[in-house]
Amino acid sequence: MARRVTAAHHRNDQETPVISEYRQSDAEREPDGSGEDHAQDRARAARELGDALRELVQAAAGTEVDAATLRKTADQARDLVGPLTEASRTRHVPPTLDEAKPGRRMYNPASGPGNPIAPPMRVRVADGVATGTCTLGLAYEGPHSYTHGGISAMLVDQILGHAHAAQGRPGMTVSLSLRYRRPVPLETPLRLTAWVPEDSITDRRTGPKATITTEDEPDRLLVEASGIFVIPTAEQAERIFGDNPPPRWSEK
Ligand SMILES: CCCCCCCC(=O)SCCNC(=O)CCNC(=O)[C@H](O)C(C)(C)COP(=O)(O)OP(=O)(O)OC[C@H]1O[C@@H](n2cnc3c(N)ncnc32)[C@H](O)[C@@H]1OP(=O)(O)O
Repeated sequence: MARRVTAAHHRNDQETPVISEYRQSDAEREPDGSGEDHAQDRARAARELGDALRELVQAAAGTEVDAATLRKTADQARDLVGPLTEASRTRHVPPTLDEAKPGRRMYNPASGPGNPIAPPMRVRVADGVATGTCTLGLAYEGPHSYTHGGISAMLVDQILGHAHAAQGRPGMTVSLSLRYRRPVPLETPLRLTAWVPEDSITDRRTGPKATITTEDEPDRLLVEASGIFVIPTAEQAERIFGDNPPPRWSEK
């Protein structure tokens, strides 16, 4: 019998105490501090759309309806595209929502609440330790009822990146290694933890480590990972990103 999956499984909307990425920025506040200006409202709307599309994606990955219903829904989904593309950006232009708030990545595929393919993982950083929480639905399935290994790798890459960034400046992954010890269950609250060993830090490079466990059994390791993150030089950033490299990497 088909399993019914509800949206509640996939919305990671539990409140977490320290999430620096999506707090309202000065740039989004009204001069009088009321904070209900256009950019803030648009950010909230982007999150609402992300949530709604996540619900749709999860329903699509779990549905057992007949072909006629699938086709009708496909037509309806196509109709949704037009209005969104009336104003859109190219790959070389950052989202205006991110520009309104430095450090925000609204459409990050691992943690961006506006991106329907993101679980999204909620990230907190405290004392150099990055902690990510999320619950993955059927859209992330690899082996039956467990998470696809590539999804674990994406989430680990992101959380390692936060641990690296906590040392000073964000970097880029140059190496990523995972040991899949046990399968990562779907529809189960997960915890990712990442930190940077002192002896792995140089001027431009760190070698952070990470684990994935369930929230309920934080001592039972499902995945162990390590990475190497490098802060690109200004020249490398220019080569990669062109005339307008991200400010964090443009310092000569
Ligand atoms: C908070 C936000 C979190 C975000 C997390 C998500 C991060 C990502 O997904 S990034 C996307 C994936 N990564 C990429 O696309 C990067 C592609 N790689 C590159 O463009 C280049 O490798 C680049 C520019 C980063 C570095 O240039 P490259 O010429 O390779 O390195 P180079 O400048 O010579 O070396 C830098 C340091 O790293 C070391 N290093 C480079 N590669 C490796 C490696 N594979 N293993 C070990 N050390 C390495 C070098 O030895 C050197 O160390 P040191 O400074 O101590 O001598």
